Amino acid sequence: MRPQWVIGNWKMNGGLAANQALLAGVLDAARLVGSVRIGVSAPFPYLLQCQQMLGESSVVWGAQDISAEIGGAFTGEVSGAMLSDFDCGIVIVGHSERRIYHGESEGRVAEKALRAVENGMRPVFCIGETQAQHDAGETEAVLARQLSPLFVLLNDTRLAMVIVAYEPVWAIGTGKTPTPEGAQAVHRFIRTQLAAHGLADTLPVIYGGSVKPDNAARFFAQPDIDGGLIGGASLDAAEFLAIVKAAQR
Ligand SMILES: O=C[C@H](O)COP(=O)(O)O
Repeated sequence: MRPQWVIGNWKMNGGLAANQALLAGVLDAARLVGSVRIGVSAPFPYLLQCQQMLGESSVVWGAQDISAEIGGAFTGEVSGAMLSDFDCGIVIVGHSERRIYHGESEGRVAEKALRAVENGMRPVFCIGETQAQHDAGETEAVLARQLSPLFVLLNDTRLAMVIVAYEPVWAIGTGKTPTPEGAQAVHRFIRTQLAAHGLADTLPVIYGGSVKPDNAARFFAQPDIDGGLIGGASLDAAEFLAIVKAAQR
């Protein structure tokens, strides 16, 4: 059976004092629910705090973006080697908020995933369709297109490091979600895409988009959903703990 993952994406939220309390809650969750793999994706300035507070625990931490470049004159960028200096184990790439607000192309997102793997991190590779694409019945075509550069750039050994996060754009921060069965069908489709690389049964494929304590268990009960990428609810220690508990198998 594949392990369940619960990864908090703090987005551009937090502060040193607030994080202290939140990370203490994450540590409690890890102590209480040892079977679930817990991750925290924090803003860059707080990676040192994550390293200091989570370093002795089973929790993995990381950033929400990584440069596709290796180093040099790229103002504002943060390289994979820099993230490695803070022992990051994961990094989100291709979140729809990066794709939409920062114009990240499908190819660029795959390059970022490659940089993550080259630096020993697991890329949390986000894919998902917009509301319009969903309504037009284009979900599978969109997901296949978003995944395809990954299959070109990463060989099968490197692909095995990836965590795929299916996040329908229309479900992010909206309170709207697909039905658990609908999400399951999409995850099943994603696994068919992974099959050519021998990874259909092993790669974690997690769901994100308005996962809350009251709906998490229904998503996590689906056979092809291996946990969640949690936005808003990861900012509340009690809600995050409840979601981690829901992921227990
Ligand atoms: O990365 C997390 C997702 O964007 C989900 O965010 P949300 O749980 O606030 O809807």
